[in-house]
Amino acid sequence: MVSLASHVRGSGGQASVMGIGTAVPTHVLQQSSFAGYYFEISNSAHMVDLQAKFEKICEKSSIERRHFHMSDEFLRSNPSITAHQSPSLDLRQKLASDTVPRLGAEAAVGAIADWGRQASEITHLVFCTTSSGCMPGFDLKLVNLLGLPVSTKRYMLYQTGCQGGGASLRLAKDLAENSAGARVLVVCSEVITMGFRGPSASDMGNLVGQALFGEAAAALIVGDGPLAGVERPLFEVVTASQHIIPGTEEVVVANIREVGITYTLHPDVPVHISSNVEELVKKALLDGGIVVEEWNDLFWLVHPGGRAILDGVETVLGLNKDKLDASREVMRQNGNTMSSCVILAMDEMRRRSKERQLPTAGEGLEWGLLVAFGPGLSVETILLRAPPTLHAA
Ligand SMILES: CCCCCCCCCCCCCCCCCC(=O)SCCNC(=O)CCNC(=O)[C@H](O)C(C)(C)COP(=O)(O)OP(=O)(O)OC[C@H]1O[C@@H](n2cnc3c(N)ncnc32)[C@H](O)[C@@H]1OP(=O)(O)O
Repeated sequence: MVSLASHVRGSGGQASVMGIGTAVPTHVLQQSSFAGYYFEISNSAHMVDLQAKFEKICEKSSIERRHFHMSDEFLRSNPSITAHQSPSLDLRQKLASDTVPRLGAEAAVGAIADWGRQASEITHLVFCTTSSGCMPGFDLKLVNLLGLPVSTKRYMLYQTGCQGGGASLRLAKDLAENSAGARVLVVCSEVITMGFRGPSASDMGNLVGQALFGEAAAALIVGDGPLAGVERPLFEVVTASQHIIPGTEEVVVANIREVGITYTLHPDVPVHISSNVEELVKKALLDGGIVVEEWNDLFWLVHPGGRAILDGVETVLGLNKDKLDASREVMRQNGNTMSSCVILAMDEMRRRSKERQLPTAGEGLEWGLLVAFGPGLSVETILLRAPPTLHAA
């Protein structure tokens, strides 16, 4: 059972998600054959033992397919991208500058259509990516691609990693609730061009990343006070908080180097997350004035950082096997797409709830939590309320 403390507003008067859009590149790679493909395209087929180990990691990932921009032809003709460490930043940056805003624009068009109003009515833009670091930023490119007003108030979030979806929603909530009539477009767009590289036996973190990361963009429209008959709140954003897990600064580290983005993923990442998640979600509920008897009374949108992370969260919270279905399905179909991943999960949950004619976009439940994490380790915890949906009436 879920109950409310007396100070909780419950519905209305706070930012809500009013539209969601997603986009993936057309080039699809199946995880079952990815190990062979990856070692062959990086001229590493002679590393037989390492390939066998990579095959095992791919198998254990629970990923079925991932989407990529870079074609076989491109990779074969650009050995600086497929080498383990070769100066290649210019080329990687050029690719990202083209693909990140275009993919983001595709997702944004979907979110605007889902919202049902005009692009010209957007007042604020939050653009989030870990896949670049240019000026002017992709926020400006997106304004041009979508024909948004030149007065759009823009915010660029670079290098937030996988918690970026949560961080963007937190910022959008603040903007929407503190600027009358604001309609905030959030775009999280990620490609792997900065981090794709060949294998090395001395860099297992890289190998794990090559098995997990994928490309996708996701977009949201966030606003306060939905226009009756025009806008539908899918998820109200009740509270949004960020925390650092002490002592974990070194476990996920990514740096922009001449060879692109290099990164370290410590094997203990899943343990750090599962041993801290309960305390963090308890705090989020306390802040929101929500009292929950059972974690299964909530809907859950957990960043699909890796299978072991989802398993750990599920176990420590005692969640039923179907509770993380939306996150697991997104991971199966896309891998870990960094900042966009948890928004893909939100869209997947909404899609499933609609298909099953459930009374809310949150699997028929009213209250839920979005949890996203990334370097820091930083954890974004967002309390959501899913109001009754029209199709259920
Ligand atoms: C085409 C692709 C291109 C990709 C390009 C990517 C570009 C990205 C560029 C930007 C990067 C920015 C990064 C920032 C992102 C931060 C946010 C995140 O979500 S951060 C991401 C958060 N996600 C995570 O941190 C991943 C969480 N981990 C998992 O989900 C699972 O561990 C698993 C699926 C990877 C393997 O399943 P599991 O059941 O554990 O399987 P087993 O127990 O059987 O182990 C198999 C073997 O793997 C070993 N090994 C495992 N992990 C590591 C490691 N980290 N280290 C070293 N080794 C590791 C293990 O020791 C064993 O070896 P051995 O004993 O045989 O010798």
